[in-house]
Amino acid sequence: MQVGEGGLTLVVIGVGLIGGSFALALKRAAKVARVIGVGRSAANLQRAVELGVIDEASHSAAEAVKRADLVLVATPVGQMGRVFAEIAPHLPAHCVVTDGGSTKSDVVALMRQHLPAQLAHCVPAHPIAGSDLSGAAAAQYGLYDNRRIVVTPLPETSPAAAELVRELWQACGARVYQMSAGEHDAVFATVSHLPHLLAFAYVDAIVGKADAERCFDFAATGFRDFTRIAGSHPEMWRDIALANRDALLVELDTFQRTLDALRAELQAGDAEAMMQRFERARAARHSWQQKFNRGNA
Ligand SMILES: NC(=O)c1ccc[n+]([C@@H]2O[C@H](COP(=O)([O-])OP(=O)(O)OC[C@H]3O[C@@H](n4cnc5c(N)ncnc54)[C@H](O)[C@@H]3O)[C@@H](O)[C@H]2O)c1
Ligand SMILES: O=C(O)C(=O)CC1(C(=O)O)C=CC(O)C=C1
Repeated sequence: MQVGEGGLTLVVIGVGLIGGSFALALKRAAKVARVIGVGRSAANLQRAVELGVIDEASHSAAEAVKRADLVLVATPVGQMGRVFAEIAPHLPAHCVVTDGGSTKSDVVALMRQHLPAQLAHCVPAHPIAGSDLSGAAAAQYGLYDNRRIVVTPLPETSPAAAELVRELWQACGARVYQMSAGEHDAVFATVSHLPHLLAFAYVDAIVGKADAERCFDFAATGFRDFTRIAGSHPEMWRDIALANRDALLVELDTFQRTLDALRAELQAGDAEAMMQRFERARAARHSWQQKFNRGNA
């Protein structure tokens, strides 16, 4: 790939936790010569410059990408269509376009719709790392250390574009895995999107109770651990849920059946069935934690 004189210019559209942490990690690894940040909040971009997350702020994605070797779109997924449409006419011929969105079938479809001439340079991706924090101030150097990245390249994606994105994520300390967009969306509906929906719904159900304030007053560590992710960005999660609606509806139905079965066991006082269920869940959780610690600690 032909890179601009003096090193790679990265344009990050959406300078928040994900885009900002990518920029910081690549700066640390000396993989980028210049980072231009594009956003919709002037205060957030200003903060990003002050923190050294980006070297330059721009309010025009169209203008900024004219100088890009690589563009990372890290806005909520509901914004990606309009971003791709805006940058499409202005991308240099060699420029690689990737994203950090939590859903992939929708992003692939949007790339096909808005970037048909650049598909060889499109590399859809999803870093499996994050938190309930958002904005440029939440960006951190080590967010991707030893974490997984899932890439879902298109049949048209060139090996050189895929390799550049793989190499840059590896330079961030991450391990890169490949899946189809459909496989990706099914897996993350189960282990990421459903738990977020449940956490939001559970806290919202308490809000609707007459004694909500008293309940919140006495909530402690169990509540904190179960509901941390209900503190996540509402727009981001609305967009993810809508983008992955079909897979999420399947997950909700599966979960509903388990909840119904547990409710019936509770009502019947079926201690044995409940014990078996809790033991099965605890064993699965322990084994996952051990694997996660080995692979990601
Ligand atoms: N937070 C996580 O844990 C996590 C993990 C993996 C992937 N993701 C994905 O990464 C993306 C970004 O998430 P984040 O956590 O960094 O969010 P964030 O809120 O920290 O950052 C997103 C930024 O995009 C900006 N933005 C929104 N619309 C824009 C537009 N049209 N043009 C330019 N900028 C715009 C916002 O102002 C914000 O600064 C999302 O697609 C999300 O699904 C998030
Ligand atoms: O740690 C968190 O708060 C997260 O929600 C991170 C998390 C996840 O579900 O694990 C959230 C969304 C992603 O796309 C990837 C990672």
